[in-house]
Amino acid sequence: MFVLKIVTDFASAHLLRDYPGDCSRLHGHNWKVEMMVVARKLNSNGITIDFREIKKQTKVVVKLLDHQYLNEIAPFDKLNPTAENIAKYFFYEVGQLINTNDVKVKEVTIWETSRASVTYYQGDL
Ligand SMILES: Nc1nc2c(c(=O)[nH]1)N=C([C@H](O)[C@H](O)COP(=O)(O)OP(=O)(O)OP(=O)(O)O)CN2
Ligand SMILES: [Zn+2]
Repeated sequence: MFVLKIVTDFASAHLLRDYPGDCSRLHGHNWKVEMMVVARKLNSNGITIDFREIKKQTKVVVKLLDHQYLNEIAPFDKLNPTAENIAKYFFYEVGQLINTNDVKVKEVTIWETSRASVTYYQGDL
């Protein structure tokens, strides 16, 4: 198996509902998105899936969130816009765009600040 990773980012505002602290007030982040993909087959060029394709499809989802107030847009108008929920959102939304029999989104890491991140993957504790 091969493990590929691309990194991109976006800027948005949010507040955390039911949060006991200053994150319940409107504030913004430059979110970093690390998209990790596993793939098992090489094509004749020695490529599994082009980094550019992973970036392109991740940016489709980034575009929905970039320069937005997350609490006002689906699904974060109902779901708290935590780093956890954003990571899970990328996992399934980008997965829908790139998953095939041979290529799958494996995990997504969202850096909310340069000192705090969350990784989502499908698995048990
Ligand atoms: N598990 C989570 N904890 C927190 C989340 C989250 O999404 N998941 N989010 C926040 C807030 O959004 C907050 O803006 C970030 O707080 P923090 O990481 O503490 O960042 P700071 O810059 O305020 O803290 P430093 O101490 O300067 O690193 C909070 N928690
Ligand atoms: Zn925040």
